[in-house]
Amino acid sequence: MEMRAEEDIEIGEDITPPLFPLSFSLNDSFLSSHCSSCFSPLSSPAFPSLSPHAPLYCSAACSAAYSCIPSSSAESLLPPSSPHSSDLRTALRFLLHLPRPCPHLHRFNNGLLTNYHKLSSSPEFATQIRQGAIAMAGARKLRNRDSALNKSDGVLLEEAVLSLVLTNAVEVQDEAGRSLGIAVYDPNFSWINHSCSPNACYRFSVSPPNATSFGEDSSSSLRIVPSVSEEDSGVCSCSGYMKGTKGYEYGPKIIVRSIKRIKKGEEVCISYTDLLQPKATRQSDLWLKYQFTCSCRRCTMSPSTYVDHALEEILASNLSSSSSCFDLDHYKDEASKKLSDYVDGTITEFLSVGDPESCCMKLESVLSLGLQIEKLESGDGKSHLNFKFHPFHHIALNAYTTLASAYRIRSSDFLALDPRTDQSQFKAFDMSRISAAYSLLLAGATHHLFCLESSLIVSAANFWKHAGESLLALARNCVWNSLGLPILEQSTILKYKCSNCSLLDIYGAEFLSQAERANFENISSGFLACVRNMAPKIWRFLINGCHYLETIEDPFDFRWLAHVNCDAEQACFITEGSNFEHHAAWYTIERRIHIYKVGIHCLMYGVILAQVCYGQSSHFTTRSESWVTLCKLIRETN
Ligand SMILES: C[S@@+](CC[C@H](N)C(=O)[O-])C[C@H]1O[C@@H](n2cnc3c(N)ncnc32)[C@H](O)[C@@H]1O
Repeated sequence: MEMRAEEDIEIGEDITPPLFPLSFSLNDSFLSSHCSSCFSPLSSPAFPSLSPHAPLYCSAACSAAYSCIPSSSAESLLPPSSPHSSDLRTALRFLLHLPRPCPHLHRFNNGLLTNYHKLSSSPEFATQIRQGAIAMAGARKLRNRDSALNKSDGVLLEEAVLSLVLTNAVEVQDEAGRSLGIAVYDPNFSWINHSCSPNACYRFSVSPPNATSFGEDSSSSLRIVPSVSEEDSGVCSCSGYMKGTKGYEYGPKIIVRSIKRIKKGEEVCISYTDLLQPKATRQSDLWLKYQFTCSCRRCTMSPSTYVDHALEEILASNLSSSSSCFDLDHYKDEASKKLSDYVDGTITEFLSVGDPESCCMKLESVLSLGLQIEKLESGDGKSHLNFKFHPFHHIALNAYTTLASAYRIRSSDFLALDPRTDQSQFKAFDMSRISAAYSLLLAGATHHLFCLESSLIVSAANFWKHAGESLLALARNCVWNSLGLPILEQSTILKYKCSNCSLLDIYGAEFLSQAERANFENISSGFLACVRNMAPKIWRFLINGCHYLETIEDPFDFRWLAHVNCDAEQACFITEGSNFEHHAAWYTIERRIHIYKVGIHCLMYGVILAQVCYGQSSHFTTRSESWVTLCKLIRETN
């Protein structure tokens, strides 16, 4: 099955109304902090149920609506600490809607695909499904006070429903991107296939029953219709489905939205994986999770697209004239694995041990110097090849995200240690400066890729907003005031309006009109021309003393990459730490204003992209403090 557009759809339009789930469950780690019914964060006092380990609710309405589900689904009788427990809970709750279930092993009677045969052909999935099904069946028998479970009893129903959950469940994420739990929706969502260059995305809306939350548009209607795919032709007709199961009227709602123009009849696709990964990583991710090989346009392009090439590009140096392409590819694969393992290991260590200084040193060292691979020459000779990440490599992008956050933590640590001394304040400023530079590099690099692969809009929105917020925080830093520079009020800054692009004018009207949203390519090119013009006025200041960033000539205009020479880049990385130079001349009122201006541009642009992906009043806009303040000021100054 697949879903197709019922009419022409413009970019940035909701194409489904908010859809309630058929079944859902919080992950174990959020059971004590989020409402089990609607997934919103709990504020005290929460509404507990009677048993101490039972779910908590945010309101009497959620408690009343939902609290009988956990006991009637038998989930409290699952063996303690069952692996994949949110999958098992979701599967058990799903069964409540099917009083006399008769699973067709391929598809349930409500039309949802189980994928049972495909999943069971993988030994890992087969074991996971079998063990989970036995645990579910045991819990159901205990609830029915049935005799003890005989393992040879049929657990086919449980196996099928668990496979259905693994095939159709989506991760419900909060605004920080944390995965709160999972939910399964009806065919209007679940029949939407995956593409690595999708034309739609989705968002969640969490609120107690009968309340409308941010980002919901009650007027939106269902603008997609099911279509029988080649694979399913002859097996079923869609009209028989859809009437099937009715789900809950509460729980996290999902809304699908267009991120490209979609023509009537065109298939609507979303992404099941991280699109900022290269083809091989996406393919193995999809195979591991769903057992299918994607054959979308982006995956079947030969040679692979520029974006996919850049996301996995490794730069090599010390090449002897005798090195053949075959040789190089072989060593590149080895180097790529080693480099990626090193960065992944460092990020994992940082997340568990939390030493931001060591993390910055290790990541910057590997980004700057790369690593050497021993190369066997004919005869007995050996030589060394040096490999490092291209600045757009997907692991390098992960490293920038971690570096931006590690430097931000280092900045707060300096202030927490000794908030009053100038030395701490300057050190904290330096850390914020580098953090802002990494955020800007991440936004610029993602934008460069987004210009060629427009489905990367969701990542671009996120990174521009972060870059804007870190630059605005830097421009507000008290170090500028302590140097005797005039204090800048935000309202004064807005007077330095941009003469080159219309971002501020657009936001005088607060939100983009439909026509502006449809034409946002023009806004994008105006924005880019503008920040390209301003970047040289702040970039050298932001990166001063950070050896890796000093190799990045410009974070908005990457034409310089065409001449990158791997040997020259690694000129002088000092592993003892960065050596910041403090020239009073660096800290000028003009520089501060430029940082403000670039910050405002980035934040505004991030919000424009977010409006396309999430709608006008998404968490992106309503929950960004800088954004809310900025909107208020713009309204007042206009
Ligand atoms: C949530 S369902 C999507 C709807 C599904 N096509 C159906 O007929 O019900 C997910 C499953 O659809 C199939 N699927 C989705 N996108 C695909 C793609 N791009 N290529 C191949 N199979 C895909 C896979 O079997 C996957 O496990």
